[in-house]
This record gives sequence, structure tokens and C-alpha cells, in this order.
Amino acid sequence: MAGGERTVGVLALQGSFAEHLACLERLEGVRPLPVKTPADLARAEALILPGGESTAQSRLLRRAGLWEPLKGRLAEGMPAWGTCAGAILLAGEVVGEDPHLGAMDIAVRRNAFGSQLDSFTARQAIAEVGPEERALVFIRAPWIERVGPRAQVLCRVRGQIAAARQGRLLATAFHPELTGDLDFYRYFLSL
Ligand SMILES: NC(=O)CC[C@H](N)C(=O)O
Repeated sequence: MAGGERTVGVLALQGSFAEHLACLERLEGVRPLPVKTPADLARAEALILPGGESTAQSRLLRRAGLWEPLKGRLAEGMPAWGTCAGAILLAGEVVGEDPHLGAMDIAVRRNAFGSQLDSFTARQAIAEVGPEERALVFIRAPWIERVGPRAQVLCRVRGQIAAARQGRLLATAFHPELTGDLDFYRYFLSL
């Protein structure tokens, strides 16, 4: 098995990284790796950016010396998936604020779902991931206000874009790590 194993990193500075690592542990052929340093990042073949607090994560990325290396890896085409705060970090535009890593051709609005209701769970299928209905957990979530020509909409919740894909980059406003929805991980790893 070892030869076929893929090292999948989870940015482990702040937020729900332990939950993502626990989900990755359950997948075959995946070696989960907490990423805290540039050396960790260099070993990761793909990266998950967890939910949490995007401004804090952005600050911690710089403090850890990860900012430039991560921007570099994203520019080289490393597969990456941002959940909630992670999606905000990946977005090319953050409405009313400066963007962070700017890797994806999407505009996000922070706390957009959350200003109405702090958290909620929606149930629906996402065609690209599988035909079954799945639970989508939103916690002070951003929505994706628009996607540019390089990105595609994966699903809408309450009329707003809640997930988008751009090649091997994925952004979800919700948290599959909290429901243990492994289909989402398989989908990301299939890209
Ligand atoms: N659950 C989350 O990741 C919330 C994101 C957070 N509201 C932010 O703006 O960064």
C-alpha cells in the first residue's frame, strides 16, 4: 500500500483541523499530515484549509512563515480545499475586505449565512459528489457571492452559492469534517 499512499496536509494553525485529520485517517491510501511549518507543507501533496476564523488564520500563516510558500504551491497547482474560513482564505475577493491567498476565482462574503441565523444544517444532494442527500453544516458561514469564468458552482443553499470548484481547488461554505462525510474527501482526492 505504501507506494500508493498520498500525503494529504491539513493546515493546523487554528480551527477545525483535528476533525479533518480524523476524517482523513478513515480513508485508505491517505497519509494525513498536520501542516504547521514550511517543511510540513513541502511534504504535502494536497492541502485542506479548515474552518475557524479567517483573519486569525491569515495572521498565523504569516507568523509561521507559510504565507509565501503556500501561495507558491497554490500557484504551482497543488490541490487545495478550503472549508468555511479556509474558503475565505482561498478566495480571490472578500467583499469589503482585502483578500488573503487569492487562489480562486470566487468572491466570498463573510458571515453572510450567519448574520441571519448563527448555524444551521441543510440537507441536499450535490451532484458532483454523489446522488445521496447529505447534511451540510453552516457555522457563521460565508456564502460565495459569485464565481468567475474559471470556477464552477457545485451547489446552492437558500439560493446562495455554498460550494465551488476551480480545477483541483475546492471551496465549501459548510463543514464536511463535522459530519464525517467521507464522500467529500473522496471527491476532493479524485480531482
Ligand atoms: N466556521 C467558520 O469557519 C466561520 C468563518 C468565520 N466566520 C470567518 O469569517 O472567518
